[in-house]
Amino acid sequence: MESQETTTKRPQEEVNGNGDAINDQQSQEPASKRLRVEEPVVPDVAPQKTLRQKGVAPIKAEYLIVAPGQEGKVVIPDVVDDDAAEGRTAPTTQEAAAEESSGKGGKRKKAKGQNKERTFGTFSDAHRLCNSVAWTSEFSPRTCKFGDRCNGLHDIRKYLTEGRRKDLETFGGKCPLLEKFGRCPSGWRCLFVTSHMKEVTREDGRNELILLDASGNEATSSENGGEDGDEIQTGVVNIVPGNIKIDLSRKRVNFEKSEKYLEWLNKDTELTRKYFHKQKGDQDELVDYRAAYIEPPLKPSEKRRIYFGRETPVLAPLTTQGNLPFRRLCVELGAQVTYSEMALGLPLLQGQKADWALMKAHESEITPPCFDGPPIEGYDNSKDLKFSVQIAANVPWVAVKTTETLTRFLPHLRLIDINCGCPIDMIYKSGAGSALLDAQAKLERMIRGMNAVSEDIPITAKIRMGVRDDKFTAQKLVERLALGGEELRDVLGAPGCAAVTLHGRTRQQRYKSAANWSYIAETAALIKTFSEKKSSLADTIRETEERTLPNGGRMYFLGNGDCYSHIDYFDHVDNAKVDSVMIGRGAIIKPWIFEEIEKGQYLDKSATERLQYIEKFARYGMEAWGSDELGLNYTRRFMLEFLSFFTRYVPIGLLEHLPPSINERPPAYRGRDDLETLLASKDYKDWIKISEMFLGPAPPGFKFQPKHKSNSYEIEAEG
Ligand SMILES: Cc1cc2nc3c(=O)[nH]c(=O)nc-3n(C[C@H](O)[C@H](O)[C@H](O)COP(=O)(O)O)c2cc1C
Repeated sequence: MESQETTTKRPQEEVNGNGDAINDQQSQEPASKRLRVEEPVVPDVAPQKTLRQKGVAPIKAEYLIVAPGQEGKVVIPDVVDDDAAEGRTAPTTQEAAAEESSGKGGKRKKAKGQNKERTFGTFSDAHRLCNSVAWTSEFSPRTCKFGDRCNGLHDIRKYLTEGRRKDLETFGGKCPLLEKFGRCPSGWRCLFVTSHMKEVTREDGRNELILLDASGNEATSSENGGEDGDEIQTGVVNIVPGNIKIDLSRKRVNFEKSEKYLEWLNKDTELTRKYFHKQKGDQDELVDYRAAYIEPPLKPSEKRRIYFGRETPVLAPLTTQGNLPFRRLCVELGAQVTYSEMALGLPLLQGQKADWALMKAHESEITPPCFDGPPIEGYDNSKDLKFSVQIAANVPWVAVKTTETLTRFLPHLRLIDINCGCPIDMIYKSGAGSALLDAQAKLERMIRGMNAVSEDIPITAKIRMGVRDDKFTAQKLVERLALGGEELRDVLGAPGCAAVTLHGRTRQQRYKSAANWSYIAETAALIKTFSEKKSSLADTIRETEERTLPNGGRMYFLGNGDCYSHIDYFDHVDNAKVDSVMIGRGAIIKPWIFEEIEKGQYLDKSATERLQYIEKFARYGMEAWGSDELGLNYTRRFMLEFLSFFTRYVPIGLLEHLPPSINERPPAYRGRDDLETLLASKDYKDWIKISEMFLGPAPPGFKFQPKHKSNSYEIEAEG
């Protein structure tokens, strides 16, 4: 079944006329229905004779920038290192969130993880304003917890003149959060505070500075926000209260279910070892495992049914890039399923704020995904939601306990996905991520255990083709995930994996060559054969409990890798026969890929439209992280990470041939206007300029270095 071929056949190439022609192919029917058989659209423009060169984006001659003396040559640009981009590096959204919820501007955590040297400078106020006065009128501070020992400023006037930089002029000087929420959660620290404050004269003749709400009335301090940064996030769900994180950190949370299950699992693992992996010298009599087998103390509860189909394009889990504001933008543009950034199990169990912050979702992510199909027995679309979380764990106890904790404390989860693809050394060497591809029996135990404690939340896995380029192991693994290990399947039944996503690359391969869609297609075909195996097994399984199997026993299968247009998407659904496609880098480079899929057509977005997405990111970033110095510069930092991919987009109107490919790099080119040229810049200083259009001047000392610096194959990646 294994194949070394690199791709399924790409759809026929089109000669590209202009974007308008492409945009005009409107239809009333949803693309998911309309495009069952994809006919490439050939605009009626005479083809131009330019040969397509492998790896090079075919830019129309009139947009190429040709250096003197280089006429007729195509200069191939540097390789972009996506492996480095994918690396879990500090600082991440986790760090941002940790600082934010620590009352803003408190002690900064030491950089952890890879790429520690990537610093961004510091950007807190010159003088820290004490939380006791941060959201109150001048004369009504709250009691300061630290009393005389407090080293924060308590004098609002002094803070406004000396403690911080002056207000921003972007957004017309009006606070975007006030406009959105009717009040500003950042209080006096807001960098647009002059738009929601005034000085009033009290009856006793004293002048007091007060904060205002959107109607111009005095905002009460409870309206304004609180000391726990979490409280102030409007439109955000899955906020876990501080006291629970403290209980976790002090080991005061009981994991009754997990412990019962793990006790059984240890005994069962020992039993399995004895009877199935008998070592030389083992004296025990070989008794039938079946005879010795004891039922686990917990049976999985009935799972909420999920659905993946051609109308549900999926946004991949993306460390750093897949932050809440970005996911929100993608949902707005048509992403039907979203994943949190990968969170590590152990820090979640230790109550670490940074990892719990990754579990937050925007309210738009808890709406049901699209569902066009005929009714599916047991699937209730109105109870379904878009947001899923992804965890990494290296041993069953971490996976099981993490699942129990998430199930207990997070009210809005579509499913819990276990990362079995992360290739970064730190994760791999600990036995998590892609190391699980070579520890399949352990992974099966993890998934069974997770299922036992996850109540109605389905469990899924994201895998790669294998660890090494010369040994693809994914097909063996999907069989195990669908039916259970061969030796146990007739006793235990299926492990209950509700869906598998296969990234068509190996750990060793990283992003060096194209994703292997032939292998993905073969795997999809293989999975189809499992249902027959299942029904023949049904007679032999001790207790066939359909009830306990997710989706009535159906395991959904998603393909992943290099999807860059609706053409790729529908090609994979129709020809590789995957249920849906997960999109990673394609969504960061052009988040409107989801809109293209929905409409079933190319969308030649103008530079102005693309800039509007950046503006939205600025607004969503401030809503998530605040409009104060810290929040603004987190927004800037993640905007720059976003821009490091976004500027890789080559407008399709500039291309000689379609479909565009994510693996093609453009030679130097100019855009159709100055803004388009700016949005194609590879220079991070230009990205900072773009950020300044919305977030004002970057603070002195602000630094940014993209993770995927050209040619730096420091190769650290996560999926
Ligand atoms: C910046 C970046 C961060 C990623 N983070 C994760 C992650 O946290 N978890 C995961 O399973 N995969 C992660 N991946 C892998 C993607 O989910 C996806 O599998 C991979 O990029 C291939 O899809 P694509 O070709 O559409 O980008 C990451 C990839 C990138 C580029």
